[in-house]
Order: sequence, then C-alpha cells, then structure tokens
Amino acid sequence: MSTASHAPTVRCVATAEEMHQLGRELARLLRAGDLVVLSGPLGAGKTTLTRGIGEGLDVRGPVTSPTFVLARTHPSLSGGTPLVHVDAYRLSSALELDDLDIDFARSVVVVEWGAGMLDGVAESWLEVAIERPTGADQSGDAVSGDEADVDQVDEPRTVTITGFGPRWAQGPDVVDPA
Ligand SMILES: Nc1ncnc2c1ncn2[C@@H]1O[C@H](COP(=O)(O)OP(=O)(O)OP(=O)(O)O)[C@@H](O)[C@H]1O
Ligand SMILES: [Mg+2]
Repeated sequence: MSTASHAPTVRCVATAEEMHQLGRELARLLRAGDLVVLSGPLGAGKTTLTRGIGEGLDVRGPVTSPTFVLARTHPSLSGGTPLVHVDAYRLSSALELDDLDIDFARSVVVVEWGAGMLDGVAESWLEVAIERPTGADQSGDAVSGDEADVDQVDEPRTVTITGFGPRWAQGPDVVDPA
C-alpha cells in the first residue's frame, strides 16, 4: 500500500466558528470514496470540523458526537454524497473499523480518533491533526492571575492537513474563501 504523504497544509484556527468554516472549505475538496481521519485530544474540535464538512456537503444534520453510535450516516439533502461520521474512540483496530460495514466507495467518511487504524482499509486518506498549543502556559510567572482566568477552551488550534496516497498526490490545498 502506498502511504506517501505530501506537503501538509497548516492552518491556525482561533475560534470554533473558524474551525466550522474550515470544515466547509474542506468539503469542497471531498467526493465519494474519500476518507478523512481526524486526530487531536478530547475537545480539540474534531466534531466542530465535521459539522462544517457536513454543512459543506449539504447533508442532513445535526452532526453531533457519535460516541454511543460508532458510525452515523448523514444522507445528502440534494442528491449528493452522504457523510458517514465515525467515532473510533472505543475501537482498537482496523479490523473493528471494517466490521462497521461502511460503504466507503459511495460516501465521504470522516473518522474521529481514527489515526493509525487505516492499514488495509484505504489506499488514500486525508489526515487532519488538531492541536491545542500549550507552550504559553509553561512560562509560569508571565501569566498573571487575571490572565490565567481566561477560558482556555477558546484558545487557538493548529490544524495540519496531510494527504496520503495517490488521491492526494497534488496535496490537500484548502483555498481561502474569497
Ligand atoms: N478553535 C476552536 N476550534 C474548535 N473548537 C473550539 C475552538 N475553540 C473552542 N472550541 C470549542 O471546543 C469544544 C469541543 O469541540 P468538539 O466537540 O468539536 O471537540 P472534539 O475534538 O470533537 O471532542 P471529543 O474529543 O470529545 O470528540 C466545543 O465547545 C467548541 O465550540
Ligand atoms: Mg467529537
């Protein structure tokens, strides 16, 4: 299997709304057969991004965390491609992902927590890694008591999008909206 990666696209996303918008942009690159793998810690913004993808694909919502469902199919509202939203948090192997009987060829499949679980499942995929920068907190004294009260949940995320396999040979270029 070819797992060649191409130059990643890196984005800084400061708000949940921008994450949502990035999902909408990403959707414009996606078509049936595409697989998107989201990685990032709890609360990173994976579902927020997926919600944007769902909106961009014009599928029936709401796109919510599928934690208790493993995989949820959102049909298109306009005769287009359905979105299959998978939460692989409780899956431990590609074999279990295979067990979900997902129609990969006819859907756009977005997998939260799917990193490292795709061997043999797909030839190409887009990996979206969401990180919450933590460096600022380490400066200790530089953060005053007041600043420390700022809600860390809203801190910017770094989003790195990398294409793997022949489908993304040109790279995952996400164009800024005009
Ligand atoms: N820049 C940002 N990007 C994404 N979400 C953000 C951002 N800033 C704040 N949030 C908020 O973070 C919270 C967690 O988002 P979300 O549920 O999308 O994360 P998640 O990665 O899917 O979490 P889980 O690991 O539980 O599946 C939401 O309330 C969201 O609004
Ligand atoms: Mg989630």
